[in-house]
Amino acid sequence: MGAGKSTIGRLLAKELRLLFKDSDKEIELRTGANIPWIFDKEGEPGFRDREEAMIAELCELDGVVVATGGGAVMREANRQALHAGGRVIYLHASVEQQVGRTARDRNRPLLRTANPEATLRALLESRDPLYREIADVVVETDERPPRMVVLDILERLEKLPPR
Ligand SMILES: Nc1ncnc2c1ncn2[C@@H]1O[C@H](COP(=O)(O)OP(=O)(O)OP(=O)(O)O)[C@@H](O)[C@H]1O
Ligand SMILES: O=C(O)C1=C[C@@H](O)[C@@H](O)[C@H](O)C1
Ligand SMILES: [Mg+2]
Repeated sequence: MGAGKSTIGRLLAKELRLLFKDSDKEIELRTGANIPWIFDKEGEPGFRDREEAMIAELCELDGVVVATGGGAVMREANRQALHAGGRVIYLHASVEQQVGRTARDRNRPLLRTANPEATLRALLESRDPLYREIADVVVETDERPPRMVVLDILERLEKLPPR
């Protein structure tokens, strides 16, 4: 959360002249409900089922940059769909930066805890190895504006061997 998937995904798609799809946003459009509401009504498992179905659908598209939600990597089906469907970019951010970037946003139900920093730290610990497992490129986002992160991604993508 707050690593910049939605922000950087959109900029990257523009640079590559590709379509951009954000799985969180697509779920909201499809259901007509926002993510906190879905968490309230269906619990996290309900949201995760919707997310898995959405990611499978988005990974079928050609010529698209997909931004996932931060927890998508926890499901094996999502890891497989993302890895098989295209290049995977892991945007890394330190917990300190994540705290700053998510502080003013009320749209992340998992951060409605007494100590969001501890929550982010625990989530990063469990997710980081999984992100690294499927990533073709790992990009640092700390202390770098989104445009610089995008340039880095473009350079790194060019250097990857063809699939
Ligand atoms: N490299 C960056 N430097 C500074 N601020 C950034 C950077 N990337 C994103 N931000 C800011 O951090 C906030 C969170 O970014 P964003 O919503 O893109 O994260 P996300 O990874 O999509 O989060 P989530 O997992 O919750 O969907 C936004 O206000 C965005 O403008
Ligand atoms: O990190 C997470 O688990 C989440 C991140 C957001 O993108 C949303 O998908 C939702 O708030 C859950
Ligand atoms: Mg996002």
